[in-house]
Amino acid sequence: MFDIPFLGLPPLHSAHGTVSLPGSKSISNRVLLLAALCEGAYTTVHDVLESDDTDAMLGALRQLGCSIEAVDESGRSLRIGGLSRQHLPTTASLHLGNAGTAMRPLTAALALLTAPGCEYELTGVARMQERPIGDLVDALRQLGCRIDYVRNEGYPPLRLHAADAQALAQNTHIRVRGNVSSQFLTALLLALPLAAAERDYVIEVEGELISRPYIHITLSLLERFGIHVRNDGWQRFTIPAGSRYQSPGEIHVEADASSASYFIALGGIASDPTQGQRITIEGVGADSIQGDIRFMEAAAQMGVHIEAGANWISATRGAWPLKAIELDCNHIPDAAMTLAVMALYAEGTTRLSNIGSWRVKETDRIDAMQTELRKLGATVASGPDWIAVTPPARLPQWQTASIATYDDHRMAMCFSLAAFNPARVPLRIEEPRCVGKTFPDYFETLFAVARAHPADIPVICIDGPSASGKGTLAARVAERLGFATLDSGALYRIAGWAAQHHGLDISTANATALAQLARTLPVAFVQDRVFYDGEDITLAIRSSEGSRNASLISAIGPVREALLSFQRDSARLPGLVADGRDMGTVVFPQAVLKVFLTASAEKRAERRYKQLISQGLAANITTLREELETRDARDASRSVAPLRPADDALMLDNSDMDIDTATLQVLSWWAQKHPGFQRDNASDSAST
Ligand SMILES: O=C(O)C1=C[C@@H](OP(=O)(O)O)[C@@H](O)[C@H](O)C1
Ligand SMILES: C=C(OP(=O)(O)O)C(=O)O
Repeated sequence: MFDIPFLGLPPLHSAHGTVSLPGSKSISNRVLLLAALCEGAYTTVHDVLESDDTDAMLGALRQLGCSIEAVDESGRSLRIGGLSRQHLPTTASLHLGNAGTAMRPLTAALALLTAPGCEYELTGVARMQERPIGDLVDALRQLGCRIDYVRNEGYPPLRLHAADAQALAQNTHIRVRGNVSSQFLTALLLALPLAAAERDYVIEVEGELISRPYIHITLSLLERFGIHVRNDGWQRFTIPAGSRYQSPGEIHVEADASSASYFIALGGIASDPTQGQRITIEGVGADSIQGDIRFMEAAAQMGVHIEAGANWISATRGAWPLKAIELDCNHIPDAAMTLAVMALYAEGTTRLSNIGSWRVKETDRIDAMQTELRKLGATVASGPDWIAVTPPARLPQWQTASIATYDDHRMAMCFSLAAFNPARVPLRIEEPRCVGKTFPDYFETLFAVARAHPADIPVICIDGPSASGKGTLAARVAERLGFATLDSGALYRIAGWAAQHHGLDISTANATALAQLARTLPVAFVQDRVFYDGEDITLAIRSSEGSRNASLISAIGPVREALLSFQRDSARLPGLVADGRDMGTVVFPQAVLKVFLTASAEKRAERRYKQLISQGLAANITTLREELETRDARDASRSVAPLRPADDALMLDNSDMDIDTATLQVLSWWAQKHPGFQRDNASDSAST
């Protein structure tokens, strides 16, 4: 997950490959709760989503005394023990983040489960406290449930007390409004089987029922747990007397159909079938119980070529540009946001209607979408429950933009699709961590299938002498930008170690054999460890001998040539920070930012000394300083790729600078290379 202030997206040009998507949020949270409501039984849930929303549900269930165990190391199969009514805690304060699928169903279930003398408080993030829940509370009060608003009437936080048992036995017919959120009806349907042992309960929907396919998910899953609800025209639902939760034993969660929408759109925008390209999505398909699967129809209407099997979908470009559409999106409220961004690639105006619920979700999505699409140069109009999007008329009208995400995962995910814009302007997605709500590895998944022209992948080079701190600085800068790192020095150390390992003398006489060895290094980088043919050589290559061998082998031209393509291939989305001695001069001469990092020999010897000691290796500071000076002289005077700053490198002497200051300096130089964004990195960096 990219937990950074912003993520830069360079222009992307194509996408193809296969993605396997995480589990459905709507199914995961329903199934977790249903499993918890199966008193005295265990349910194993496979492929459960791991995200902020499911963490909210799991955290609450644990607080209520539910036993939850990972079945294997993947962590995606959980064994849930049903809650025991007798052993619920007397009090609990449940923090449910911004998960509607936790807040609403748990409110209803606990309103019925709270025993006399017990009290539970349910709350969430600031935005959750602005998301309405009054219609659900009103419906539960009709049953005799006792619920207080802690702060504002109609909104969480809520305080729940034991229901009036007599009223609950008598008031078996209730009404709920369906036009603000279908989650209120879902919550009642999931909770009422707890009361329906002896009598029918009837829920009547008042007015329009929005987001109806989500009720279909609820009813399908209730069936799996032994509850057969009678559905009369989606207006009246009867939970029959004698209903009792029964665990199915095991249950699988499908991949998330709303998450699939980004990759269906991606195929339609960026996979060229004439080049044999397509995006294939695994884990969800035509047989899905999720309503958002019908996004396929909307995307096809816009011209995306889609094929689907029971459990897979594939998408490629069909019509291009896409076709503008007018669509009532009430049935696909979440995936409809993806259509609004696809509209940027359509000819004409796309109008999405009947999406009033957007205004009470993670943010006011109609306003947010309008503001951010306009930043890119689109013409956008909107009303209480609709939005109309017309793309920039001509290439020069596309604007580079820093997209605010309003702590809304879907804003971050759907706007990433704008990086394929024909004007090839880069974008920035602010606070990309918000995708954690339902798809923590969204950007990693996108980058695994999206391609940029190599010249568009941003590279920052940090060159400098031994022990100048370039590795640490590169790692810090990379962490802040979400970039990959290339420690080119390590490659020479590995090659030097390999030469010794294979009994090859490190001299020009062996240049051909050494280059051949360097070309086929069986090396693997696993977190911060280095493995050679399965052997952990992390410490060995960092020893003084390792440094000496690295310096010797790096002076051999054919070895440098052999390692060149390995280094260039390390450039990957969303960018790379490469440190070494010739990153800016030889390997990435086109890099956007080149930094030449120096520090006095004294300071460097001191740092190397501390590093070795902390790794438990023997060291002598005077010898280290002499070695560094000898190495500097050899590196600077060697005939191939001598150590020197690139002509366009910025000099940074960090002798008397701490790592935070050096990092901020590099980030601020980076920001200066990207004018046009409304926020700058330096202030972002300083603020966190
Ligand atoms: O029941 C569910 O799982 C959901 C219902 C929908 O909400 P509304 O019914 O509020 O539209 C949807 O937007 C949400 O992401 C998940
Ligand atoms: C509206 C959404 O979430 P929630 O389940 O919190 O309502 C969503 O995921 O788009």
